[in-house]
Amino acid sequence: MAKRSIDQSKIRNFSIIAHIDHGKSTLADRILDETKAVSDREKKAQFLDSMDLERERGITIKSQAVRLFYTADDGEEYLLNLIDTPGHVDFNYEVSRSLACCEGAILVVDAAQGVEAQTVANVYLAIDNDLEIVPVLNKIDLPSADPERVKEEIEDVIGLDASEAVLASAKSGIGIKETLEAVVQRIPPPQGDPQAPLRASVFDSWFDPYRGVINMIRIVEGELRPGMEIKWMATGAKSEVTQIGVYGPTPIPVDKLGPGEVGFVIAMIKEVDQAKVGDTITDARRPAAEALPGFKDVKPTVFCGIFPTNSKDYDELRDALDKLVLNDASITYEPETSQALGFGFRCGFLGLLHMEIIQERLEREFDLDLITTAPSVVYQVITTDGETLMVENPSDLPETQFIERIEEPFIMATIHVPPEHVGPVIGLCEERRGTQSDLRYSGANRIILKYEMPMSEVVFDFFDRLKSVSRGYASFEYELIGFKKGDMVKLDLMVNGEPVDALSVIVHRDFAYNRGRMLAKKLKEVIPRQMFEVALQAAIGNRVIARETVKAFRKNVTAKCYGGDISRKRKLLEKQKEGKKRMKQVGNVELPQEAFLAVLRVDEG
Ligand SMILES: Nc1nc2c(ncn2[C@@H]2O[C@H](COP(=O)(O)OP(=O)(O)OP(=O)(O)O)[C@@H](O)[C@H]2O)c(=O)[nH]1
Repeated sequence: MAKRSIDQSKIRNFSIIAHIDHGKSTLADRILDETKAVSDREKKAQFLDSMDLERERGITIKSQAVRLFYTADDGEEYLLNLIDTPGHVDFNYEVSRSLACCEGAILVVDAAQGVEAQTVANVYLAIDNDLEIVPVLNKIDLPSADPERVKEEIEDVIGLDASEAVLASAKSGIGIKETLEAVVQRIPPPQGDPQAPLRASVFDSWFDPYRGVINMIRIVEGELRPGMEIKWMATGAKSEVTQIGVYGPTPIPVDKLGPGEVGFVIAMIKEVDQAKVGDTITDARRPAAEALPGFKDVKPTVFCGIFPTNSKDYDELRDALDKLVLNDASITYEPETSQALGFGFRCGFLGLLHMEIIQERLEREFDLDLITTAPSVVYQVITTDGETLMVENPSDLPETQFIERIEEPFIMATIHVPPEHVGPVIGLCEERRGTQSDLRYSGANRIILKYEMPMSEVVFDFFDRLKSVSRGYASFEYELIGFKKGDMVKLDLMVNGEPVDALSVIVHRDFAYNRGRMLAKKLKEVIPRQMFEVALQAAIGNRVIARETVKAFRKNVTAKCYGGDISRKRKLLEKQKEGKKRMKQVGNVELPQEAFLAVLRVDEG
């Protein structure tokens, strides 16, 4: 057990924020290398416990804090906690919780590409959390690097003083020591009274099958020791602490964590639900009067059906979901039965990206072949008997005659965009039923737009469209603002006269006709020709609004090949086989995965 006493004034807690590909991971690795001498010294203590935990944690081990020691030019040894943050709008709340555990952040900007949209929201989150920001211009080894221009951009777009930005190349190892010196000198040490009742903020949480729930925490005030009885203030759960420790980067048990320290706590509770991210841990015997600000119980906003391609895999899918939820308590799932797709689950996610990540993890880590249905938001349906239903699945929508009204979730979207791209972005927002509530300049190079928009319109490929109309320069974040009445209808799709429940979507009446036509057209493109003709119809209620036909005839893909190139032929056949895996027999027609997501692509014409 590590028993060093920690001088609070020598602690520095920080995150790295960056646009994707600007070099965050490379810089983090260099920082680990640079401080390695000390972690070697501690390795003996850490190794015994580390492996199991790391194996269990798998991919997510990255998303936590690493404790490092660094001897600075002033001759003092500093304790650095590098806290990782997810980088996407869906996880804003988690990013904010992680940043709330830091006093500073390194802002990595590619010195050739300059400031890009994606990081802006995160920088603002960091500024909201009063963090000291250390700009680092990375990739100065590139011939196209232009640090002076990028400094100006940082000042104009973000409004940060970049005169003392560190020039670095994480790849060539330039500027790493300077970055660490800047962290030590510019980022303030944590405040917090060690004598006060314990308050610790939980910023990550997962379930370890051998040890139970593990929380990553930052101590704000007071001290935490093994054997203490602790209480999670939002859920009221209580438990005795069995172990506390730090990651360096493998787990090292310690006998005490004091103000400003970051580490893990293991207590004897079995439910991740009782120890959620965002909660405050206090001393059960001497509780703090108030929890730390900002606890929010995050609720899923986007839902989709997930079905095994082969119905025999249902149990495996359930086990996989059980495991994933232990690690990510924000996912919800309930068994769902579809006439078309059989048994599966209706799953809820924080946003679209979150949904995509989980789908990918299910397929990659658990080796499952899945069919997923188009994402949907939750509608609040008031029935003619005055009942309120929360409808997460279009096929659960009651028949029209029983519906008094449908209310749909609205968001307030904030979009940052350079003036030259503002026109198309406004066009896109209005096309998606947005109402402008603000438009203002932030410096000469950036406009901030605020739009009230139906969430369902964001679910339909809004991110992709925003990216393309702004050439990648728009950044976007949103918050839910409540439900509003909408003129919504259910659009059904029929394949050879049979309605396919998993293809139903809820859309605004004004768009229903157009969406129905486009959807039938898209389906025609993605459904492979069969041995017989396939009729595709879109309908609202009993009224058919569009019809397309997939002609009979199976395509012979090898006909496209050059002469006798066998290896190329084989590749194509293998590709076709791969594609086949994600097919679902619906009635006597084989539908590919793309058919279920076709509604997301209707705007592409
Ligand atoms: N030339 C050059 N390339 C670099 C430098 N730092 C990182 N790269 C390269 O840039 C690419 C992205 O680097 P990452 O460290 O993965 O970037 P990231 O921001 O962590 O990206 P994500 O993990 O996708 O968010 C990689 O190909 C790196 O090798 C640098 O200083 N110079």
